[in-house]
Amino acid sequence: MFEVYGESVASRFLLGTAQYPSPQILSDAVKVSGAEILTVSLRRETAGSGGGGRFWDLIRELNVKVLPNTAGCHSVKEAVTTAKMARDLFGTDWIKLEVIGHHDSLQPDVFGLVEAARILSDDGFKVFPYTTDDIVVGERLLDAGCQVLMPWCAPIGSAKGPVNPDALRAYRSHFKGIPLVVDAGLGRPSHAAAVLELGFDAVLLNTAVAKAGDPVAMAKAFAVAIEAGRLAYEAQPLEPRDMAVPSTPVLGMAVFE
Ligand SMILES: CC(=O)[C@@H](O)[C@H](O)COP(=O)(O)O
Repeated sequence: MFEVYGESVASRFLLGTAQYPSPQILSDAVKVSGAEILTVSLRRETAGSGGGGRFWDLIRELNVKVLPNTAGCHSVKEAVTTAKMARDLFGTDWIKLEVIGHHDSLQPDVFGLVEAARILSDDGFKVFPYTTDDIVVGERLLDAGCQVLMPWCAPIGSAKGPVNPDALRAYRSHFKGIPLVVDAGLGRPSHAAAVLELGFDAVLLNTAVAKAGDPVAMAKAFAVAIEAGRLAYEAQPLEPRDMAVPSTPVLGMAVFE
């Protein structure tokens, strides 16, 4: 259970809804994942289009909280306009804010992101910013009104997993008490377990499940790994050390010469 914008969320697994082989597989994957929050792209689910309407019915039937996103937006203006349309279409003030700054890596434009986050927060939105692992940018996002931060661990869709675990560790340690969700770049359940073990509150992922050979089985595997990672974090794992430490005590044992 973690809290975000005053709401308690039981599942630490936030799931994206794009690229599944079929609506049925998406639906089954969501059910086994236990996810309570799904992110959906406004650009895909345009109001009034037949496909969008069916997709929206499916999401409604799943009885989950919708986190619309501004995927594909490359400017502040585009992101703000898309967020406002999403608020009308999905009837929520939650928005996953993406302002993409680089075509190849899909790296966020962190300057545009902070600007858009401020505009949207001032307008009453609850902003979930997709950002890098830069601590200063994170501070600026909090100043702009965000109450959650969503750093990437690798580029969207890359499936590389945490490419800079030290940066994520420092990020978690700096933002004590702030809900942190690792968003984008996770490829395997072990990656999700690793960031949960670091103390991140949740993960948001899409490609690793949707494009797996068996998306439903992979959704289940991530769900189990996320739970394991959180349990490990709460159990306070040992810190790695340079020197060997005998795990079998020798004190009081007979000495044979
Ligand atoms: C669905 C969504 O919001 C993605 O933009 C998100 O960042 C997930 O990234 P992956 O597809 O790498 O999991």
